[in-house]
Amino acid sequence: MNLTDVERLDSNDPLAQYRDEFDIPDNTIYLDGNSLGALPKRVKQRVREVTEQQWGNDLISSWNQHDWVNLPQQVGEKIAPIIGAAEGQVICCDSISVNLFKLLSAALSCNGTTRRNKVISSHDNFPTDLYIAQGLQGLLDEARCQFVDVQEDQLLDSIDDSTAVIMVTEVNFRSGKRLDIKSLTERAHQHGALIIVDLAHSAGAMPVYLDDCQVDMAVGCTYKYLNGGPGAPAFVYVNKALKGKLQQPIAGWFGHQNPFEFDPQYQPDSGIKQFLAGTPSIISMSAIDAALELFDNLDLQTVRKKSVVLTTLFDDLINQYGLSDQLQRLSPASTEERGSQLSYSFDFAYELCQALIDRGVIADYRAPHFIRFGFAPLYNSYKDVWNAVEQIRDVLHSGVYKDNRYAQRQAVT
Ligand SMILES: Cc1ncc(COP(=O)(O)O)c(C=O)c1O
Ligand SMILES: Nc1c(O)cccc1C(=O)C[C@H](N)C(=O)O
Repeated sequence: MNLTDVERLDSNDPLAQYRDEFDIPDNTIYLDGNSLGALPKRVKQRVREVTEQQWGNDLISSWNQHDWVNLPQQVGEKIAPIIGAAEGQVICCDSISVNLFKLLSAALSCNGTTRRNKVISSHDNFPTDLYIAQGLQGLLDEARCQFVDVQEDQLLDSIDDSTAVIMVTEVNFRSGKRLDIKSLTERAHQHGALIIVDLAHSAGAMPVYLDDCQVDMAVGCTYKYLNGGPGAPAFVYVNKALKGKLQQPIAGWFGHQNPFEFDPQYQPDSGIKQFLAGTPSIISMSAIDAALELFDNLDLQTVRKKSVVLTTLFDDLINQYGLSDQLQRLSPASTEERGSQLSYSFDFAYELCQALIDRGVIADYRAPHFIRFGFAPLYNSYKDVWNAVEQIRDVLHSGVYKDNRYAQRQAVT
């Protein structure tokens, strides 16, 4: 593969025009969209309009005039096709952590018994998912919630008739390994268990088929591949087959059947709105609403195809330049089995990451010794991949990453 081949890939890229939709600083190769997506230009415009026009000018009347009150559902309906969900099953709210608490708790109340009390997840799931399960186990007694964490490759076999809920993340945040959600769901259902899927690293990067796979519940964030901005609200999916069967524990007024009747008695909404709790963050939710316009008429198969070629090109170049002795791939070799990221093990992963950031290549480090590269098909070009690998080669060959200035660890990476 040479530069001409790479330039040919870019000139034949059906998604090439999307890059112009984003503000990406000059001289920056941004390979961290799996942590925080880049800023869509239209989001700036929308946030300006919502703050200056709606909030600034129309003040409180905006709840009706600009339909702020229905924004969580409106955004939920925009997310729905991206994750393979029909209408009425998705709502935008809170964070993944809070939404997992709601869903896991509701799932246990609905499906748990003293004989069926296990919540299964994998040991290297994203920590917040594990903490929520541990927290619930502490809140309920062990007879009602016994949290079990297993190795990722043991997930399928660990499901049995004592499983109340299996809670998995489709694409592992550290390794980029992608799980087979269909098989896990089938197995869960064969044993009478429910499944909750975390789509943090899937939504917007690849097609997701929640309805087709008959997944019971899902959560996901909007600040990665959906480009909603830092701390943008997350989403909840509940399969319509569970309609009316779940009761989420945070019985807040926005989840009430009729919040503006100010009824002292809580009556949950009969639909997905029940999963709301308090007042939605309108500015942030408007930002994601605008960012989602980029997904109108976007074929996620095309997005996935490009993602696969981006990751394959990157890894091929690492091999072609003989860098794989130093950077040992943690992500699966098979493109089918990985998400839109590549992770490599390297003793000096932190230092390498800092040296690359100094050269405008933004990746991230994950403890204890991994460097992660995220590929966002809407704004990453094949030339980005080429240039990033050139920089990696230079930094590794020169040994500059061993410089003391790259060893200063920061709190957030
Ligand atoms: C798989 C996964 N789940 C959950 C989270 C955290 O979600 P939140 O901060 O919205 O609670 C992240 C990343 O922040 C993640 O990668
Ligand atoms: N959510 C984050 C944050 O608030 C600060 C810094 C990073 C994040 C992340 O999203 C981390 C990310 N989920 C990961 O995959 O590591």
